[in-house]
Amino acid sequence: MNAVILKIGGSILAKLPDSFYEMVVQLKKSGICEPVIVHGGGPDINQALEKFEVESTFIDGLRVTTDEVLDIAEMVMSGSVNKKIVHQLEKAGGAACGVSGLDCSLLKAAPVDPTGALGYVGQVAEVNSDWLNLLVKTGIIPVISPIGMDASGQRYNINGDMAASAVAGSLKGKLVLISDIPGVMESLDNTKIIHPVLTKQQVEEKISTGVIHGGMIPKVRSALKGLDGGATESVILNGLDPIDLKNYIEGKKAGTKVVMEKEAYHV
Ligand SMILES: Nc1ncnc2c1ncn2[C@@H]1O[C@H](COP(=O)(O)OP(=O)(O)O)[C@@H](O)[C@H]1O
Ligand SMILES: CC(=O)N[C@@H](CCC(=O)OP(=O)(O)O)C(=O)O
Repeated sequence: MNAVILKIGGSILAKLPDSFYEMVVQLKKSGICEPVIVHGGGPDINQALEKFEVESTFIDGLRVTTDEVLDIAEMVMSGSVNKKIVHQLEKAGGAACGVSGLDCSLLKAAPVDPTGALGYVGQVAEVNSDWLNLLVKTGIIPVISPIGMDASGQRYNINGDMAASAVAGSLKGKLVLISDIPGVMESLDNTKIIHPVLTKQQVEEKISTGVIHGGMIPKVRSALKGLDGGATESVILNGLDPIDLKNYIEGKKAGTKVVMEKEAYHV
């Protein structure tokens, strides 16, 4: 199966044009690839937390998650955000099914930080890829909310990039992280300098010098982890311009490709 795992960042969700969803449905119908969507929802969670007057902080781009924060993150991601995407795909003529990592144990989770400093922030320990494959084979575009559960029944808030990377690894597919930037940039003040390709070593250097910071840290680390876990490619693309996705699918240059080593990159 030629799976393409599209991670839709919360930053881009409200700005994605109808043409983006139409393209995803077209990709599925034409058989060019099997799209699987994993989403985030950071800004929507922020808004809901504000409304409920619950404070939250971030460590290296991950939201410290208390019980209260977890309930709100689940309500937002498995509720309104998930259904917004399903709605858009259905409107575009596709057959979309919104699920969270809890459904049929899709995402079995474990804590990211066993010391407890991050609270209920999870990482994916196992993906129920048999069930996911079944959904895909019956013509469905799965839309996955990144809430997972461990063997004891504890729920976890999983960063969307990390969830997408695990799904891409388990399906041996291409990982496409769609965000509100044209790729990994050398400076946020100069959007012209976009790195077409970054190696693992360059990624770590740019994190240590602060060039890559905030929400971009889990993104690039997930891109690498995806490759390590079986994904065939990892790329960070601009959702503001859906032509980027089209170019990428057609094998043209787009966004930032993350590779383990330089030799692995051939245009
Ligand atoms: N070097 C960088 N290049 C591009 N964006 C970066 C970089 N470092 C940090 N960022 C930030 O990362 C953000 C994307 O992460 P995030 O807000 O979590 O997106 P999403 O919601 O799409 O997952 C960008 O909007 C940008 O502010
Ligand atoms: C643990 C953790 O940080 N979870 C994220 C989940 C949402 C997410 O990943 O949203 P984006 O795709 O918009 O970044 C959060 O609570 O914000």
